[in-house]
Amino acid sequence: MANIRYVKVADKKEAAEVVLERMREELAGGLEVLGLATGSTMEPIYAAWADSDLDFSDVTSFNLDEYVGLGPDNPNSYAWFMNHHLFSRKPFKETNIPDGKAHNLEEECEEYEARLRGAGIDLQFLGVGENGHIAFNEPGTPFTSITHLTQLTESTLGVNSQYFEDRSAIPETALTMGISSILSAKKIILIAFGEKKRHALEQLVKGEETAEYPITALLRHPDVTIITDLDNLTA
Ligand SMILES: N[C@@H]1[C@@H](O)[C@H](O)[C@@H](COP(=O)(O)O)O[C@@H]1O
Repeated sequence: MANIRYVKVADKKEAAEVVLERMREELAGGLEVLGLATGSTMEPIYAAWADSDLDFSDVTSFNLDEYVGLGPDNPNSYAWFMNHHLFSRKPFKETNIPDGKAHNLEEECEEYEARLRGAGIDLQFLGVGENGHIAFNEPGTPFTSITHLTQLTESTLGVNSQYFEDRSAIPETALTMGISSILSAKKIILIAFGEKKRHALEQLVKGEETAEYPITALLRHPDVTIITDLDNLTA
């Protein structure tokens, strides 16, 4: 898999250092459009950026996804997450997150896709779900999918509900970039920590594309870096 480079790190701290250096190079190389992810995986990464001298004031960002019905004032929204962990501490030229409170969600998806395609993402960050989802592209999502409204699976609702007051408070639908939207980025960095992510990463190592594991769509992309603390990943 010549297109995929694995970078093994000791821990989250080393991952944050590796990513910080990579961002420094990308910015020096003229990066203009950055694709951003949410989730606990990204917290140490954004903390390191926020504490650094990196300058994002000429950068436009696009986030992967948002829960339907949650706005930036809700601490469980991804808009709140981004403001809290990064945007309030590092000014960007422009930030984009799908609007989970849009009146017309289909129109919002179409407009979001048009905006991100028009801008062209230079580098996209990704996490991965335990079931192999990327953004909120759940198992079975076609690799040709663009930004769309999606129904979250029981597995994702179970894992992500830990951040909500109770299981009934988590929205069951979300807006997400599609797999094709993600693959349109020139470069991709996926970060995964901990044994819970081993099964998902091993699907990638197997080298076979299957819609059952959306992460395997990355096999189609020419420039992917995986940063992980997992070793001995077996096919
Ligand atoms: N929609 C997000 C994904 O984009 C993210 O990759 C995943 C992993 O989250 P964590 O980093 O907390 O493990 O969580 C959510 O489902």
